[in-house]
Amino acid sequence: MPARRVAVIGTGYVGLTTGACLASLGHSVVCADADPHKVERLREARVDILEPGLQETVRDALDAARLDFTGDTAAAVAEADVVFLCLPTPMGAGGAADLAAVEAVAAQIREVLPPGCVVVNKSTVPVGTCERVAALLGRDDVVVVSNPEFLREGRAVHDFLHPDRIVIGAADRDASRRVADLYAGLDAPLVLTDPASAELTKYAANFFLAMKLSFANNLATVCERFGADINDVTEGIGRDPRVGSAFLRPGPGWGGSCLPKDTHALLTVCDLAGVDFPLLRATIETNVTHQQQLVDRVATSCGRGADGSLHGVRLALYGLTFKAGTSDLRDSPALSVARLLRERGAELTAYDPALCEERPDLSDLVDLADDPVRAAEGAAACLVLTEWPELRDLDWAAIAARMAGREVHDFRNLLDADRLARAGLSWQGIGRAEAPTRVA
Ligand SMILES: NC(=O)C1=CN([C@@H]2O[C@H](COP(=O)(O)OP(=O)(O)OC[C@H]3O[C@@H](n4cnc5c(N)ncnc54)[C@H](O)[C@@H]3O)[C@@H](O)[C@H]2O)C=CC1
Ligand SMILES: O=C(O)[C@H]1O[C@H](OP(=O)(O)OP(=O)(O)OC[C@H]2O[C@@H](n3ccc(=O)[nH]c3=O)[C@H](O)[C@@H]2O)[C@H](O)[C@@H](O)[C@@H]1O
Repeated sequence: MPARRVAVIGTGYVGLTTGACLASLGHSVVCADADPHKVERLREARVDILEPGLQETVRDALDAARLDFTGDTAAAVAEADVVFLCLPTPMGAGGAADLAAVEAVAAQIREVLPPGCVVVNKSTVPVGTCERVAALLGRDDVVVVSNPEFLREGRAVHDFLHPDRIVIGAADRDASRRVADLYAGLDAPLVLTDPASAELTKYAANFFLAMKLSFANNLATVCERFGADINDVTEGIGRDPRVGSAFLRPGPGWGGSCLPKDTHALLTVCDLAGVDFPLLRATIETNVTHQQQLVDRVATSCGRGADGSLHGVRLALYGLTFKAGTSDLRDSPALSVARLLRERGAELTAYDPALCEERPDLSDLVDLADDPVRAAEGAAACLVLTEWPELRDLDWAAIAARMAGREVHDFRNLLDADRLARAGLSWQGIGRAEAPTRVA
């Protein structure tokens, strides 16, 4: 496989991982970003996101002179054989994907792309975006290819280097082969297709994952009603390979920087195209109602009055990031639950192991504590919202001593109920009725 000169535009979770990993595969990579502070830090191998192995991969590639960073996008692409677009596509007006960054960069590089260069879009974008970018570039000698990314945050380097599949959508066989060759060092099945199918594959994948989670969260409620145990039920169904056991853990709703925005974006384009997709709509709505039901449960157990008010009730939240293993708070379900609790008047103190150093400003929502025991001061109940393993081993006796109430609502089924009982606390999980009641 010949080493290629690669430019990567955007050095976030996807771009930085792509750039550093492609360099580790032997390519010569220049990464560009619009944030000069980030570029400066990356040049010194300082990675500000929590991603196992990423800092080391960046440092090794910098030391081997196979990776460089610049704030100048035009300069980055000027000598490239292949240009990757790894730009944000956040939720825009009405739920559609906001393509402003992708379009801005296309306009910025159109004059400077070398002849015969391949532009690869890795951002998650609606069907037709490859064509749109090609039109903006207005270059007959440049092919635009779709190569969606499927990595998970907290496992970005691992997922990039050990992908389940690599999807490449191109109208041109030669361009498709050139992109596939970049990954020749990886042992992964290739799905070679057209751009529209590749673009849709990414949305379909995230929708399917979200659908599984909404199913699991709904099923947890059904389990509670009928005295069944969600863990046993999901194990029972998950062992059928047609179902699969992954992505069936119930929680406080699903979130993160992509599942919410991508399901909304797909729904929006379907609506615009006049395609009804009730399953997709139900998947999104289930996530909202599930969180409201969890908040109702807290209000029933420690609220004041029949209206579900939590005015003056202090609650301790454990975990704020959208899942364990990341410091990312974007669209975190923990924050959505916190907002619903605040709307009911609750006073919230939160502890999250990933936020003790970063200390983001969340002052309009929660008081951030860097000590898990202090977070429990005067709390009527504790809520576990992120599945950080270290929460299991907190000093629950010390936490109990600070609390005003006794209840722990474990919305991740993380903690050991016996251990909490020994600390004098009452554990309530999700999808696991404490006192099973069988229907006749
Ligand atoms: N975060 C994830 O786990 C995954 C994200 N994706 C998709 O990949 C795309 C990128 O996502 P992330 O890496 O999470 O985004 P991010 O927000 O972490 O990073 C985006 C980067 O692009 C830079 N940027 C923005 N506008 C720019 C411009 N005009 N010129 C140069 N740089 C610019 C920003 O400064 C930032 O460093 C999105 O479409 C997302 O849906 C796909 C798979 C996984
Ligand atoms: O397009 C993207 O950005 C990425 O989105 C997700 O990855 P990520 O956002 O890192 O998060 P996940 O690990 O998928 O978790 C999403 C949410 O589901 C929740 N979850 C996950 C699994 C589970 O069993 N139960 C559960 O509640 C998590 O806590 C989290 O809130 C997908 O898993 C990736 O394949 C995809 O590339």
